[in-house]
Amino acid sequence: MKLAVVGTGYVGLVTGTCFAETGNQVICVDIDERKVEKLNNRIIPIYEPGLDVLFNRNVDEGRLRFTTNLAEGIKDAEVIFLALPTPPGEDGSADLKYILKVADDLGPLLENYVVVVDKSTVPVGTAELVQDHISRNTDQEFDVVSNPEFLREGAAVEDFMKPDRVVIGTRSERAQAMMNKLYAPLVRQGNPIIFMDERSAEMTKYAANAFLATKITFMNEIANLCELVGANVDDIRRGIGTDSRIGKRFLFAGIGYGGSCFPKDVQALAKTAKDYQYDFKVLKSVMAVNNYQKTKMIPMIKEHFGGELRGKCFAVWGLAFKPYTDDIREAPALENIRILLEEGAKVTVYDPEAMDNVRNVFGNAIHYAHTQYAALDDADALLIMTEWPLFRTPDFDKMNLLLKNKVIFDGRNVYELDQMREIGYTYYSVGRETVNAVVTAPVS
Ligand SMILES: NC(=O)c1ccc[n+]([C@@H]2O[C@H](COP(=O)([O-])OP(=O)(O)OC[C@H]3O[C@@H](n4cnc5c(N)ncnc54)[C@H](O)[C@@H]3O)[C@@H](O)[C@H]2O)c1
Ligand SMILES: O=c1ccn([C@@H]2O[C@H](COP(=O)(O)OP(=O)(O)O[C@H]3O[C@H](CO)[C@@H](O)[C@H](O)[C@H]3O)[C@@H](O)[C@H]2O)c(=O)[nH]1
Repeated sequence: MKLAVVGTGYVGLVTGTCFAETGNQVICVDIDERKVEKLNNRIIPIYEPGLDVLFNRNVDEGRLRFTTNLAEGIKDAEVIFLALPTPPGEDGSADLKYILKVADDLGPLLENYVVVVDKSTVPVGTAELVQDHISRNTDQEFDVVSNPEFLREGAAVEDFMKPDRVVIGTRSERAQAMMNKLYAPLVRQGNPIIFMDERSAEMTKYAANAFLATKITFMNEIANLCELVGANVDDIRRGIGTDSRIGKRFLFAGIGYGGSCFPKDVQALAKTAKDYQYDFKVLKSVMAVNNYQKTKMIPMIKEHFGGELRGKCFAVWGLAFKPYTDDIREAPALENIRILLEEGAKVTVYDPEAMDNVRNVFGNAIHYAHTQYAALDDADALLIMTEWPLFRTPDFDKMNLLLKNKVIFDGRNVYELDQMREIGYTYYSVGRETVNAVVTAPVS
């Protein structure tokens, strides 16, 4: 089939590349000229494992192309995907200006029947709005379908090529048949295409993200309680995760969820509830707990150093909001670094992928190490903010020579307590006892 994908961010790029991989002719459109120039020169602007191989193959074989010109991009397309940003507006609602601008531009360009697909995460009622905006400028027949995307950054190709399910919101049989044909190579037995109406599809996306954010937040609260009662949240995770009704995944306690989706989507769903005069209490708690959780280690750090951080040096391992991505949007590391700087501390950071993005945020206010070990040189403590595999089995002998004190604040529970006990580290983590705790006298 001939497809157009409008917006070449995370979702657009993965959607375009993966549909080219299944044999479709895909043209991706973006208004960002520099991005399109990079893509035309085979430079992929995001770090996503496995994407480069697919990208290069499909560009080589002529199935994947890029342009800044919407008219050129959508010419002869049978399906047009909108993979545009929906950032939070001032009141927390999803801002639809990018989607509706493209909807307005599309109308005069339509020459044949086409299916316009909302791939972005959009509030209930958006498909109707898009339908309305396009039809203001055309008499051409078209359908608008809601097809929310469930990919995770860092596992995006795998998630797209082998989806747990594909959700399609449409009441048009013609559009349904086209979407069926398009997704047929991707869905396997037991992983169905689920058809529903547009509003339900839009709501399904928010329900999924809000549920997962709630699951994590619930475990974070259990962790906080564990610290008070002297229990171990990792044991509790194993204890409850083996119950198939609960499931093993997304039960990892830590310094909160971040990224470009959970924070914004929980907020947007809460705003939708408010618009309909519904008091969604669970969501309000989830947002409040996550805000607290992100910087919950700061008081521990302050207490450890007798209340004074001025002049102290901290090494930070991990900056991305999670491993296998260079994305730092809403990453807990950023907020923690900001507070440490405000307190007068010095910060040296290391992340395998996200250093350039963080440099754009903090500039010369912090130091950037070339390796995880270089970050430790003369540091008073190590903070772990992202659980990159690289950090799981470090050379502790080497670390001992570099760190000023054997102290780790681990926001992602990367190490076993017994191991830390044995090698003599003072080790703070989330929802578990502090190992080899030292009491430091307050600074007078
Ligand atoms: N990032 C994810 O993991 C993920 C996963 C599932 C769903 N989503 C949702 O998908 C949507 C897109 O997310 P993203 O992370 O890919 O966004 P993004 O911000 O990374 O990329 C959006 C792209 O759209 C382009 N754009 C803006 N206006 C345009 C226009 N008029 N014409 C053409 N291009 C235009 C931008 O230049 C940018 O390249 C959002 O609604 C998001 O919530 C994201
Ligand atoms: O047990 C867990 C699992 C995740 N997280 C945190 O949760 C955040 C989000 O992680 P993840 O869901 O893996 O990343 P995203 O790429 O943001 O993906 C989410 O958001 C996307 C955009 O909507 C959806 O498509 C995906 O299905 C949904 O998982 C990260 O900060 C993780 O550190 C935890 O703290 N504990």
